[in-house]
Amino acid sequence: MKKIIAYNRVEAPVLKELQKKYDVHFFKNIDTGSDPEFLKQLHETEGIIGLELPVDQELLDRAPNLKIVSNVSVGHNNLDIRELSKRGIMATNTPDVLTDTVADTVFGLLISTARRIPELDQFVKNGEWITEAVEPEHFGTDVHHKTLGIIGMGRIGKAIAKRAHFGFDMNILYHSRSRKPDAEEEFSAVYCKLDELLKQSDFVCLITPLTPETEGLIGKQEFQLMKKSAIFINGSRGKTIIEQDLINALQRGEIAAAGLDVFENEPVEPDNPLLKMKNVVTTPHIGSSTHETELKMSQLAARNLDAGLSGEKPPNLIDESVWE
Ligand SMILES: NC(=O)C1=CN([C@@H]2O[C@H](COP(=O)(O)OP(=O)(O)OC[C@H]3O[C@@H](n4cnc5c(N)ncnc54)[C@H](OP(=O)(O)O)[C@@H]3O)[C@@H](O)[C@H]2O)C=CC1
Ligand SMILES: O=CC(=O)O
Repeated sequence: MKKIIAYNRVEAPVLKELQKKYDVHFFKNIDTGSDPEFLKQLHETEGIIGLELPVDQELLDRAPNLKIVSNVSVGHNNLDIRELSKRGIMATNTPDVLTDTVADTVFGLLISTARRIPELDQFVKNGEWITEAVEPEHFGTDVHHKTLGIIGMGRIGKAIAKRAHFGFDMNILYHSRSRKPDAEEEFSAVYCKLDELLKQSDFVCLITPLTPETEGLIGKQEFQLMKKSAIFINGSRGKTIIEQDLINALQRGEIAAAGLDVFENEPVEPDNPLLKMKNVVTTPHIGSSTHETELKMSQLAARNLDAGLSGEKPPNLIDESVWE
């Protein structure tokens, strides 16, 4: 039986299937640089399946038999793709199956932040709702018919645009590396340079991958370009923004509010100032975390792993050149 490592998250029914075919070693919440059992298994493993395992040169040096790393996520900033490909090791991810779920989460954050739903939920539950009509200090801001700027008009960006256009009559601006004629046609989305998008949008939604180019893409200067009434939503990765600059922008009133699913450090530190702000709505990196979608992601990741370990081309190879 081939040995594989399952890391952090593989849904139970999928793990059970994998156990019928492979000698599976499951690890969760360990220090992958020092855990002796992990390092022992790593030396013999042919495949890794899981969530957010940092795969770098050091780990690869300890995994001489590795053939494939199958991420249970679409983002693959945890993988050193160049180094994997250099060594002829395949890497795969799970696009598409999570797109609608992540778009729902991002849109949920957007509405929750604009209409202050978590804050007012606490207001009701704390017994503070004592006059029939709430005061203007508890009013929110409209979502419908406003301008939404999407940075990263990829699969998820387009699913967000679809919701905004058809559900909320929003005007869509977008910024990507390349123009997207399909989004322009279907959602009347308008391509913008980043600065222009930041200046014109009521809601700015960041949904790019984390890459060397997007790391710190949104910082002090970008927050200052946004409207004072702007609401910033981050569904991408914590490091695509400079988090301290977001804290400063919120503290100085340079933007109105933020909805965040991702943080510079995860889990976020309990003393992070963002957690004390009423105008910040947070979720714990749950973009794709529904029972249905997590299962589909695990199933797709298992298909990728199976293909890679049986000499077939995996359906979601990140760097196709490794196959040539
Ligand atoms: N919060 C969560 O739980 C989740 C977060 N995510 C995050 O969302 C990301 C996007 O996923 P998905 O939509 O499937 O990916 P796609 O590859 O389909 O889309 C990514 C988009 O980002 C754009 N982009 C890349 N680099 C830049 C750049 N330097 N400047 C501007 N735009 C850029 C791409 O532009 P172009 O097409 O022109 O190259 C593309 O439009 C994931 O990589 C992950 O980090 C995903 C799932 C869940
Ligand atoms: O953050 C989740 C992902 O799939 O990427």
